[in-house]
Amino acid sequence: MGENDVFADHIIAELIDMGFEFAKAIEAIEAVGPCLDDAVEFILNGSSDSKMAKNGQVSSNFTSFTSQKRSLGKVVMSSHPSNRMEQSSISHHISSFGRTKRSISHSASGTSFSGMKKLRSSNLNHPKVPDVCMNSNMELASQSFQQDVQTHVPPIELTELPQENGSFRSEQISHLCNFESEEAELDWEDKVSSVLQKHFGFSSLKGFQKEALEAWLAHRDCLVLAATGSGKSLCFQIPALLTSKIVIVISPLISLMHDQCLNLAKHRISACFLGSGQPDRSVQCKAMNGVYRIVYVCPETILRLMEPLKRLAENPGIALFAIDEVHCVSKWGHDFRPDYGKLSVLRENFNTCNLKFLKFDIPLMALTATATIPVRKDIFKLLHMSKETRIVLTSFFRPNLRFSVKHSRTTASSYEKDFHELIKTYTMARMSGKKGLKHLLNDLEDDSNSSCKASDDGMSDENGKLVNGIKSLEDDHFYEDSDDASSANEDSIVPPLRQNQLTAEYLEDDLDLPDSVNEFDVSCGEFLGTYPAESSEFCGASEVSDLQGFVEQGPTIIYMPTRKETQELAKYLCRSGVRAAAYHAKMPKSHLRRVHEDFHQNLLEVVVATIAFGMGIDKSNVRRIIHYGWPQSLDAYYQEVGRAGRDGKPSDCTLYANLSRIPSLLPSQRSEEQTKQAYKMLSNCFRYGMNTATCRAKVLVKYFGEEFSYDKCNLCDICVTGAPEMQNLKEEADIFLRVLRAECGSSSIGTVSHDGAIYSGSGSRRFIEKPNFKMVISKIREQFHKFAASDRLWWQGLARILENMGYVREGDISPHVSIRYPELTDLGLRFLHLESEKTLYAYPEADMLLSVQKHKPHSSFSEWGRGWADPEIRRQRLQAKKFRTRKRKRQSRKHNQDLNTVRGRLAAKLSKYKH
Ligand SMILES: Nc1ncnc2c1ncn2[C@@H]1O[C@H](COP(=O)(O)OP(=O)(O)OP(=O)(O)O)[C@@H](O)[C@H]1O
Ligand SMILES: [Mg+2]
Repeated sequence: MGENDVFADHIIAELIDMGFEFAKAIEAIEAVGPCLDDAVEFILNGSSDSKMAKNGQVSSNFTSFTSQKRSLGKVVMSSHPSNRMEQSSISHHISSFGRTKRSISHSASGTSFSGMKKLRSSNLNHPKVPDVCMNSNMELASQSFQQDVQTHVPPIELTELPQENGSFRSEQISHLCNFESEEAELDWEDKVSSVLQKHFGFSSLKGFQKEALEAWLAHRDCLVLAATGSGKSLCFQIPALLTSKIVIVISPLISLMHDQCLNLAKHRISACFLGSGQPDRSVQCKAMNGVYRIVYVCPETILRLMEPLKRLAENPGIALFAIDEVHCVSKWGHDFRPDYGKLSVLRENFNTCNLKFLKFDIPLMALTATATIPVRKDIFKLLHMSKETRIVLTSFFRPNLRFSVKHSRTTASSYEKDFHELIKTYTMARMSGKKGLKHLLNDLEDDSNSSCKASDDGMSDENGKLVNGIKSLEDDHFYEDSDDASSANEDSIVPPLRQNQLTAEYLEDDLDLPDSVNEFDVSCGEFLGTYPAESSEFCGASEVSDLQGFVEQGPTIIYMPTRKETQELAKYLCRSGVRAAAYHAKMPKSHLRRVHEDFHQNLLEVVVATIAFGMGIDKSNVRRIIHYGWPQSLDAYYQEVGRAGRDGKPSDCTLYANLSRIPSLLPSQRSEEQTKQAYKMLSNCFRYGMNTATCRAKVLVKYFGEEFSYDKCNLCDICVTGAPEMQNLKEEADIFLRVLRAECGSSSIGTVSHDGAIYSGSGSRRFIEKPNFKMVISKIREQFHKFAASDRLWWQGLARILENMGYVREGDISPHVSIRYPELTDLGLRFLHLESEKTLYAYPEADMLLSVQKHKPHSSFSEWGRGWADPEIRRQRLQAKKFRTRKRKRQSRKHNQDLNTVRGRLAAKLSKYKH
């Protein structure tokens, strides 16, 4: 069979899949050749007796599109009559869809559901599976939460479904979905299996995906809380393939929508995205007429599309509203987007009361990997989710991620030390020659085989057919960073680096704040199920994995706090021979699209980004996530590290942070309440970095309310190197608490006001100087000779330990990352009074260890350090330093010059003799 025949067969299959008759498909292919678009157009325009026309199903809106190129015509296969009719149940829709298809096409051959079918028949006589599946480890939805959300029956289910191959609770499904007959049910099961195999190449759904689908089948709202990379997208993508209805996905970032559309294109699923700004009306119009199976919309846009969406809900129907990255709804989340807060309009508008033609409220499916309990409460409240909302919850634990924290000044001066290994990894891989490259090519082939099944069966279009903003990428070029690029790659076996634009124009030192969806200049794009082949240019070799322990070669994302730093580091890496590019919201849009695409196609080794690059991005082989500087929250951190190891292979997540500095909040517009929350989040992050004794994965999942079911992850730096030795800190704790008591007494004395003063509790408003942390340490140094030169960093760690034990607390009403105004608690007082309390063993925190490493655990930044606070001393020291540096340079220049002359060489020889 020739290549063309295979291709034609696939086009025919695609046409049948779209609902066209076999004979029509053949006729069209014979007439226009194996081109899907032309064939669709031929059937729709060139033939008077098309299935659609015969059934009288052409909506007036749709007719206007039939002449437009690339209309998939999916809408025409809707079984709805054109006049108003009641929306059928989803299961009816699926079963009729399945039957139509089977009669004209091959029958679905899903094998993974055979076990499920067996289970179904055995389950039929069993009592109904309880609706509430609460795992003891998962009591994260506190009692109050349950009461808040679910005052009526049935209660919220908290379900942990870690098993991959579990079966559906079929009897429940049949009950929920009112399947007409066993046959209809089989249709549904077959259909899921077939769709999964055909479009994604997966053999089975994950447990939580099945749970989410069950909820959708039962027309119930659903909140899916599952780890990053677990496959949440499939929960809302499958419904689009099971019915002829459309799935609307609300997504916060255009880069994310773009990423998802590209992935869907790989899987031959038509999709489009509609951003804010001035969208391309033709894509929007087509989307609102049901041309794409999945429509991604940013929250701003959906608010103005209410009326078209209502029409879409009527015909061909909306299967589901999916709200991805739903933590953006909550102002307690790390990525709050005000427009997400207005999405309650979905529940308010798309229900049976409002839209008479609906038989069921259109289900909402809200999904996130990073929602703490307060955030979940907010999601329910703000989206007006139904009281019968089902919660599908999986563990947040990512067992293949290896977390570690390293101390670094995180400035340009530390690049060499910190990125030396990374640079070696990539450059040595390239040096190691073609063997390594070949190895990687094989890896890439495997990767594209598994993820892009289309290429297996000849359906992939090598040239790609991405349109609008996507194809125009071809016209954009990276800027060559002149000297650096060429010199770095002279000897390299790979083509010259394409470097990021590094002009002064973009070197402002500002931040990317998560309040914009417009980091791409395209406002919308359509993806008709084709995708360009991945490049094999990614240079590197898996042999290099030896250098790094077990972590394989693969791309890296480095997160930097500021835009300027992303460019500095990208430039440094490029100079060192690494294929790196910077990514932040203020870079030229063409550059951003290019970086995004090149990263996906393995043309880039490292992307140095701000938070603008991250959320939801799905690239399977990212092997390293490096945070260079404190993240602003553990939520953001977990979201960003979630880009690593999505193929399940071990991957490194390293946080480089200056452990001797208390991190500060990056500037942003925040209300007072939000500032408090932001400090709290930053403080949690700081504590994560300071922790030296508890498994890092455990800390992280606990943060999201999950009881870690394992003792430890056995991968993180703490699990591998072990906790430091415990120390008896009784003496120091005693001193600290005593000085504190002497300074202001216990908390019963009074309260700290905004201005930092303490007013006595007697009501006399007696002013007492507020004892701040620094003051306490000075007193200790003054009063206890032994601690005269003690290090503030060390005491800072101790204060945190005492705070964790409940002996001190923050006495200021303003929030702080580290305790600033320590206040003695009753527990602390009791500790002081208890003579019998002979020991206080604790693990020293990271800052305490750092201070010990510097050999001045009790020596402070001391007198020398204190000198820096004095501007005059600082000026003198800087001047002296400058002088020393200049002198060194002069000497070395002189020395070099000398050796270039006869006189110089003689002088050098003479000086040797002299010595
Ligand atoms: N049933 C499945 N079997 C095998 N792989 C799957 C399955 N479902 C999804 N995947 C794969 O998991 C990867 C991650 O999926 P997805 O992007 O949906 O994750 P996510 O949960 O949305 O993560 P994030 O929270 O980071 O957005 C995808 O590459 C997808 O191909
Ligand atoms: Mg996702």
